[in-house]
Amino acid sequence: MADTLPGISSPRALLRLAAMLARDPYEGLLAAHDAGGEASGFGWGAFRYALLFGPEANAFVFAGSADLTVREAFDVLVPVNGETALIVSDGAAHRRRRRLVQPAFHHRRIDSYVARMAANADALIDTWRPGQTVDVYTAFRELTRRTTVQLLFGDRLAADEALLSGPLQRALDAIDKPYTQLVLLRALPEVFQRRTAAARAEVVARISAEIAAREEAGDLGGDVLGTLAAARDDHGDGLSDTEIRDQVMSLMAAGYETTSAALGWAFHLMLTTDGVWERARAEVSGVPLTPAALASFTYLDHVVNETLRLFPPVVMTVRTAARELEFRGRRIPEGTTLIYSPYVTHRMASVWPDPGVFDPDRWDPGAPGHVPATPATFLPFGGGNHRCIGSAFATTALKVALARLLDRVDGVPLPGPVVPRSITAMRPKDGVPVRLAEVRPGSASPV
Ligand code: HEM
Repeated sequence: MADTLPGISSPRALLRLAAMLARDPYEGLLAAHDAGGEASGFGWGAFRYALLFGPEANAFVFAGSADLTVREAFDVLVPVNGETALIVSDGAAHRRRRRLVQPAFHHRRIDSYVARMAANADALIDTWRPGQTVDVYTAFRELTRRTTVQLLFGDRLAADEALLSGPLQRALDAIDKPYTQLVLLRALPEVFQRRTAAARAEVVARISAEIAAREEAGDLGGDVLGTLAAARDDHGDGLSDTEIRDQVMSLMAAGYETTSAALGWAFHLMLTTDGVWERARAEVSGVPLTPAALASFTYLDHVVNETLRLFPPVVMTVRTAARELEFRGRRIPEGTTLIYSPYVTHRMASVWPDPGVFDPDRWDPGAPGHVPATPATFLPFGGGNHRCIGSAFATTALKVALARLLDRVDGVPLPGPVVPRSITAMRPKDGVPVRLAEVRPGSASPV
């Protein structure tokens, strides 16, 4: 029988790794890769972990959908996302739900969001004045939350600012914690879950009321909520009420912190890397924002890809081995929690030359030394059967927001480091404060 993965076996070394991951998860993961290579293991029994890093490991995870499950691995998300959310569903139930949710993210539908996304960004920029200091990340985070809810679930829910900044944010914050902390909190049901359950219950009640109001009006609506409510499988069966509510909760949980995090990093990197802001601005300046125009902004595409490479909001993610597996001739026992990491892959020098450098030109197929990305080398949206269902929505939202900022604003970053926090949505810890040098009038809404 093959040996298990080589790894850390002494309790002291294990404690050192745990402390390092708790102190600085990003450096901790990179150090775990330096120390253990592309496949290592640690822990015992029910707490056995495998760290799988790099393209070969990613391809192994993405191909193994039947043998790698999410329900147990993501148990910590259930109090907010619900039992039937895609990210905690396996097997046939996952396939069925995913087929029913997929049409809601069809590219034609996403194209129809561009004008609203741009108008919302313009309305925010309209409130800014030259000379003012603005934390662009935080301002756009709130805007992204409202816009996401508006486009996916309608104006009525989006207008309820008390719901968005109150119970919805409390529910989302409850799962925005280090994985180890979530596992510990999940073991304390009374303490952790009462507050979270109350917050989720409030949001779910509002979603139910929204669906009931639409049913009474005889129009389910053309947004994602309406599409989910109207969806039918080959047998004519739709999503149950519980399934609809869980999808709504989990789309909000998965969607807006990740997207606004990427926006914050992109804005910061563009302003602080010589020449990038000017080149991107030259591309978008004065061009009316249509879906076709967005698709033609290739330099902006490179900026977005490079941002998602260097700062992938989902730093690492997990699966459970549903049976004994073998990787590179080593045994992975059934029940092992597998950890794979977009962040580590994106910063491996063997995969990406000068991995720490923000260089949008590395995405230009005509550039010398261009290394084409593959699903196993560039994975900000994961891969395999659980690949992000909202990736096109997210990249469209990012490009629209950046295009409006480029067209209308010039800023000078305030001095001081911009450091990350969180591994489920890695974002600038203290925001991205800038002093606005110029705020130009928007074409639709002059300042
Ligand atoms: C830049 C923004 C985003 C990033 C970096 C991101 C990243 C990811 C990643 C890495 C996964 C896979 C997790 C895993 O396999 O364990 C995922 C799954 C998912 N994402 Fe996103 N996401 C983003 C935006 C969105 C948006 C806007 C939505 C919806 C509005 C969304 C909805 C989902 C859902 C529902 C899943 C689970 C899919 C399934 O299990 O079948 N995400 N996302």
